[in-house]
Amino acid sequence: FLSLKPKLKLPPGPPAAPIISGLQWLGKSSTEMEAALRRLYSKYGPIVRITIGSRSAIFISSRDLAHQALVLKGAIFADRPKQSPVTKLLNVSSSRYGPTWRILRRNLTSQILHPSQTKEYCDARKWALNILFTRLISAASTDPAVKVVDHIMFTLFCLLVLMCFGHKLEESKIQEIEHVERQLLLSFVRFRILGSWPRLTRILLRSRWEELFSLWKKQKELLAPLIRARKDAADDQTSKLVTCYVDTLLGLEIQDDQSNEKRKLTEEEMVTACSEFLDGGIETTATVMQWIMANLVKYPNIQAKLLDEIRGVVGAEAQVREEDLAKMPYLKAVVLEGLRRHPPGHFVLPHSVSQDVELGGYLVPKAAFVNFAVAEMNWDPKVWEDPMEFKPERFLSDNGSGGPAEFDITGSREIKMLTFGAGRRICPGYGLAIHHLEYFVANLVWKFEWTAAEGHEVDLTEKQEFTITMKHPLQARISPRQKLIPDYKMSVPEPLLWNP
Ligand code: HEM
Repeated sequence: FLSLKPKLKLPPGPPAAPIISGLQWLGKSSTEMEAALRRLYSKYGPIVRITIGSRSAIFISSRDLAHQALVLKGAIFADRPKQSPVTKLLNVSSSRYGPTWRILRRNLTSQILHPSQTKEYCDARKWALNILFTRLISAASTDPAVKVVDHIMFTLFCLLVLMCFGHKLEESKIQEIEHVERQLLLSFVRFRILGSWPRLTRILLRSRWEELFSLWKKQKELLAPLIRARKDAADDQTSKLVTCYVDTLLGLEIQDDQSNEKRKLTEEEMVTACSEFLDGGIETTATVMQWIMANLVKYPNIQAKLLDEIRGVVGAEAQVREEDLAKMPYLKAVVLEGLRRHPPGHFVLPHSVSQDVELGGYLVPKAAFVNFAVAEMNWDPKVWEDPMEFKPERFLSDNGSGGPAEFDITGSREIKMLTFGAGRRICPGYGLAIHHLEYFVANLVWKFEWTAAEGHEVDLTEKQEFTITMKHPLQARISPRQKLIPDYKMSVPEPLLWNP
C-alpha cells in the first residue's frame, strides 16, 4: 500500500493552517460542522478533506463510497483514532480495531445484546412501561402540555440500569445516575477539546478539566458500588440471577497492553463500559422515540392507521405484548421511517484507517480520521422520494398496501441509510433499539390519543445536543383511550385513574 502514495492524491479540500484550523473545527458543534461540510461537498464532491490539528480528517457523503469503505474495505476502515492518554477509556466504541475491541464487542453481542438474552428482559420492559404510563398520567394531571421526552428518557434509564446492574433501583438513585451521565454527554463538545489538546487546555481551560474530573469521580461513586453489589450477589451460589451486563464484564479477560498477559477488567474500566452501555442505549433511543411521537402528533392520519393496525392484532388486551409486534408491519415502517428521517447522530463515531488505502480514486492515508455523513445518505433523493417527508409507507411493499418491504438496516449489500453505521463497527445495539422503539411506541399509541397541546404545535426544527434532538421538545396532550388497569406493582406512585 505504500506504493499508493506517489500515484494517488489526497481528497480535495480547503487549504488550512494546522493549529488555527484545528481549533476552528474542534470548537464547532456537529450542526455547524455539517453546514460547513455541505458547502465543501458541493464544491469538491462526495469525499473531502479538512485539516484538524496535524491530522487529515476525511468526510464521505456518498452511499456508494461509504459502502466501499465500511463494508468492502471494512477491515481497514474499522479502526478508531488513537485516544488521548489523558481521557483514554476502555470500552467498545473507542477501542482500536484489535483483540481488546473484539473481546469487548463479542461479549456484548453474544450475551446481553443477543436476541435470546433480550427476551429475558420482557418483564423488565413491562415494568418500565408502567413507570412511563404512571409518569405521563401524573404529569398530565398537573399540566395538559406534557413534555414527553423527559419521561421517555427516565423510563429508558430505569430499564437499561436494570439490564446493566441487575437491580431495580430506587427512583432517586436512577435520577442521580441519569443526572451525571447526561451531564457528561451534554458537555461532550466542550470536553472534546480537552482530549485533543491536553497540555494546552490544562493551562487554558483548567476549570473545565476540574469539572470533567469531578463528573468522573461522581460517576465512579455511583456506579462502582452497584458493580460490587452484583459481584457479591454472583458469588453467592444460592442466588439465581438473570444475567446482566456487569455479570458478563466480571468474567471477562483481556490482554494487558503493557505486560501482554491476560487480566480481568479493573473496577474503573467496568465503570466506563457500563457508562457506555447506558449512554449508547438511552439517549439515542429516547431521541428517536420523541421524533416518532412528534410525527404521530403532527400527522394524525399516520397515528390513526397505526392504531387500526394495533387494534387488529391486540383486540381487547390492555397492553401490546412483545409477541404482537412481529404482526405489525406498519409499526415497523413507522419506526424505520423515524430512524431514517431523524437519525440521532448526523455522523457515525470517528473511524480511522489502519493503512494507506484508496477510496474514490483518492488516497486515504494511514491513521487519517474518517467520518460519514449519515443525514446526507438518509435523505438522498436518489433513493428516497420526497426525502424530508415522514412517509412510513415507503417501508411497505406495493407502495403501502402490502406487508413489510424487505429492508436491510445493516447496509451489507447496499447502504440506503446509515443511522446505525455499517460493517464491522455497526451499532451492536440496533436490534435492541428497534425492539424498544416498537414496543414503547405501540403501547403509547394504544394507551393514549396523542394531540398537540394548545399553543404547542409540533415544530420539527432540529437542535444539536449530544444527539440531534427537537429544538422545541414535543409537548403533547395525551388522552387515555381505555380505562387504565395498573397490572404491575411499582416503586413509583400508583397511576392516577383518569376518566377517559
Ligand atoms: C436508536 C438507537 C441507536 C442508534 C441510532 C445508534 C447508533 C450508533 C452509531 C451510528 C454507532 C457508530 C457506528 C460507527 O462508528 O460506524 C453506534 C455504535 C455503538 N452503539 Fe449504538 N445506537 C443506538 C442504540 C444503541 C444501543 C441500544 C446500544 C447498547 C445498549 C448501543 C451501543 C453501541 C456501542 C457499544 C457502539 C460501539 C460499537 C463499536 O465501536 O464497535 N447503541 N451506535
